[in-house]
Amino acid sequence: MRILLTGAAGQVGGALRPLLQGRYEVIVPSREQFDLSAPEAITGKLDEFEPDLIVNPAAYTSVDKAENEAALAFLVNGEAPSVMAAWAAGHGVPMVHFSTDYVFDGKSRDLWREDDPTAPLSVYGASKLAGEIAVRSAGGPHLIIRTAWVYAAQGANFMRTMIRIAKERDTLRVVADQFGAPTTAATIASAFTQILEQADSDLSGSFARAKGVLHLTNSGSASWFDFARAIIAGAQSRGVKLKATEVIPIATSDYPTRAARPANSQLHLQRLKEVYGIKTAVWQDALDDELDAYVVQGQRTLHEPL
Ligand SMILES: NC(=O)C1=CN([C@@H]2O[C@H](COP(=O)(O)OP(=O)(O)OC[C@H]3O[C@@H](n4cnc5c(N)ncnc54)[C@H](OP(=O)(O)O)[C@@H]3O)[C@@H](O)[C@H]2O)C=CC1
Ligand SMILES: Cc1cn([C@H]2C[C@H](O)[C@@H](COP(=O)(O)OP(=O)(O)O[C@H]3O[C@@H](C)C(=O)[C@@H](O)[C@H]3O)O2)c(=O)[nH]c1=O
Ligand SMILES: [Mg+2]
Repeated sequence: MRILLTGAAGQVGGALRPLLQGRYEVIVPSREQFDLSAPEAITGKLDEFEPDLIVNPAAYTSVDKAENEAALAFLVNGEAPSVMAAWAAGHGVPMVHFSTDYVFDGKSRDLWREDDPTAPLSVYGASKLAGEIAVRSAGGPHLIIRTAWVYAAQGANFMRTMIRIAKERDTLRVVADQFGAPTTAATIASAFTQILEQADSDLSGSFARAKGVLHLTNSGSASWFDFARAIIAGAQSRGVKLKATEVIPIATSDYPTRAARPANSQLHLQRLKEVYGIKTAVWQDALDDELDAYVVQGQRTLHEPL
């Protein structure tokens, strides 16, 4: 099987790449070779690559910046997936597309299920919803994987932001009234690889059993404040030198941002368990693994010859 993997320089793409490469033929075009902000070139590229499966974690992911760059966010997150999905459907090629908890408004206290009504609060969320709708309505075999609060030892993410700020400043103030599930890119990559292996050669059948949409996060729940506190404690206990050792809980209204975020974006994981038999690690355990990787990576960088 030949897989086209987009966004391989990102968190999820970067975690998927080595796992997929061990098992399949993987095409990983650079951003220049496969630019999602120029969707008109996509069809020709797909004709050239001739993938048997498209896996699309590439996205415009700057939530606040998107409020001022709506056209670009919709191009990358809505239009490009639409063109890919049309090609895929036309060729009977299955497509896996990644999406987000930010398609929900977060106003319910319950965990969000796959078929709950979407109502994004932000441009980013709306652009990701446009991508979901396009992939679904293209009519080919597809799986939309909604995840949330993704981080890794590398990349631009909340874990690394917290450690960086804690090295620079005396105090950290973090919102304690938005809830979700911090999720490592490694967890997503490992679960998705299991799904592919289980499907054997019948990806369409496998994706249909999930009705084309699947929630996939680490287990448990946290506020951003809970997550920040665990990051700081975990980093300190691993010997990372920090100036700020305490996290102060604040309200969303005390931390104004351009984009609004859901108050509760916890995703229900029942379908993942029932259809694929997968139970993900609780977020605290996944954080331990990622902090270990972060520290090892830091040591490697320190000892690298110039
Ligand atoms: N990060 C998060 O917290 C969450 C992410 N998601 C979704 O999961 C998926 C993976 O996210 P994640 O790995 O964290 O994202 P990243 O921001 O880490 O990576 C996104 C990737 O997309 C690439 N990309 C962006 N714009 C273009 C473009 N115009 N043409 C080609 N490639 C482009 C980036 O390239 P480059 O490296 O050159 O910038 C990067 O490789 C996305 O669909 C995202 O919406 C869902 C929930 C939470
Ligand atoms: C840096 C910082 C953020 N915050 C708040 C702002 C926000 O409400 C929350 C998270 O901040 P961030 O901007 O890092 O997170 P954000 O970019 O909103 O993260 C989202 O990214 C996209 C791509 C997704 O799909 C989502 O699932 C989610 O992971 O923490 C603080 O309270 N204090 C701080 O010092
Ligand atoms: Mg962000």
